[in-house]
Amino acid sequence: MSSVAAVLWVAASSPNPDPMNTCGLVRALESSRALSRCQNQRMDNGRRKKQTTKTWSVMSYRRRSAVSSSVVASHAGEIALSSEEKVYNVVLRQAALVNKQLRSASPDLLDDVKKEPQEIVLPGSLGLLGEAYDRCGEVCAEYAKTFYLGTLLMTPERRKAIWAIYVWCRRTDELVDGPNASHITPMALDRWEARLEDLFRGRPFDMLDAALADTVARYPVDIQPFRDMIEGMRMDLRKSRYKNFDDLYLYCYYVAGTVGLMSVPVMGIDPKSKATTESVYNAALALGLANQLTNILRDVGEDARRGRVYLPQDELAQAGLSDEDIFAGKVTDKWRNFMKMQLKRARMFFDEAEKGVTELDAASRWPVWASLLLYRRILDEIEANDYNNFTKRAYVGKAKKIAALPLAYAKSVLKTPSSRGTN
Ligand SMILES: CC(C)=CCC/C(C)=C/CC/C(C)=C/CC/C(C)=C/COP(=O)(O)OP(=O)(O)O
Repeated sequence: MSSVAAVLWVAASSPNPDPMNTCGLVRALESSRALSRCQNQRMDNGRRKKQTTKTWSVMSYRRRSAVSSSVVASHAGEIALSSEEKVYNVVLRQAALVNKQLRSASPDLLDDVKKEPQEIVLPGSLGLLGEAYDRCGEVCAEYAKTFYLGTLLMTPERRKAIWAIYVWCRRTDELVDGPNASHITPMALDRWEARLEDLFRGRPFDMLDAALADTVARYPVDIQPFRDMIEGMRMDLRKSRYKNFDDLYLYCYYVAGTVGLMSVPVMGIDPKSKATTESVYNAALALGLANQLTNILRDVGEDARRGRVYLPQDELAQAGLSDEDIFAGKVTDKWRNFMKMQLKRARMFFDEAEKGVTELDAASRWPVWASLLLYRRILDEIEANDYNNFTKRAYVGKAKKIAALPLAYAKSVLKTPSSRGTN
């Protein structure tokens, strides 16, 4: 998914102003959590309640400030939500769906199917559903080898479901990035969305859709992240500049954060986890955002050659840079300093994601750790290239990739929910 992007809150009153407002990134996570606290109080899941108290004893003052700073009143007097708050509402929707299922499932079901399969009208015979899943596996093996190998560690049910989600995301991305991308219109995306709505109602259009229809009937997967990914494709069609980080945050959520939200219902949360459901979903969101930001930082030159600049315009201006500097592609000290701040922010999202990997079902932890460590390394490679992301593509070599696997395995075994208490 090539076009498929808030962690340390710096209080407004900070005596050391951050040149980049140390990260709308930071503000985003904090404000999200403040929002979640209000909503948590209305929910009754025991696991979540326990966690909430603990988390909130640490930074409630900052969280309160974060919320008030990210809610903006429009001219009409309406309250305009920041991107992170809009996105957090989706996190809460998804977490609520999972909690609803958890309450209705018996403990021995927790590790398996969580939703009564609805009746699905197949565009072929029932036997074809198995073939459809196999085809999803083949597509996954062909286009995302490492990821595919990771899915082999999961239970057969979960892995099939992950393949079906992957294939839908890939097909969605191909609409704007594939061979027919130049012919794609907003209307075609509307039709794709209508198909999505149909498959969630148990009326798939083709067999690959049928595999996903079966998956979303079995697992507590919310439709909103899927709709939002299509919205990300619409955004890519109409926009090639992002005025600030809030703007970019929304784009990164649409095209990558959504993938995190779609995946966790299938990957599962460790039954021993004491973390709140939404904190795990928040971490999954953070991993999608971190991956997308990394993607953007790696591909600055390539995107510029397509006339695209994903970097926040206001941050470029603050660093004394402009689109022209990016098109010229010269690594200057201004550029290095700018990049240092961007890398710092992407790493903060990875840090946030790491807290959640520990809470995942045991079989899902290793592949997620592996992909997290490998993608995070791309940031180190950008540094190793002396920030030349104009003409050099930062990439993690085979040896380093292989070396990351045992490290990922060690993390997945040693960092377990019971080994770390609450997060
Ligand atoms: C952390 C927790 C709790 C769960 C994990 C939840 C997951 C699986 C999150 C990952 C989300 C994800 C994979 C987003 C896609 C992001 C992205 C930028 C993909 C880039 O794909 P390609 O463009 O194919 O990559 P390359 O260009 O590097 O080949």
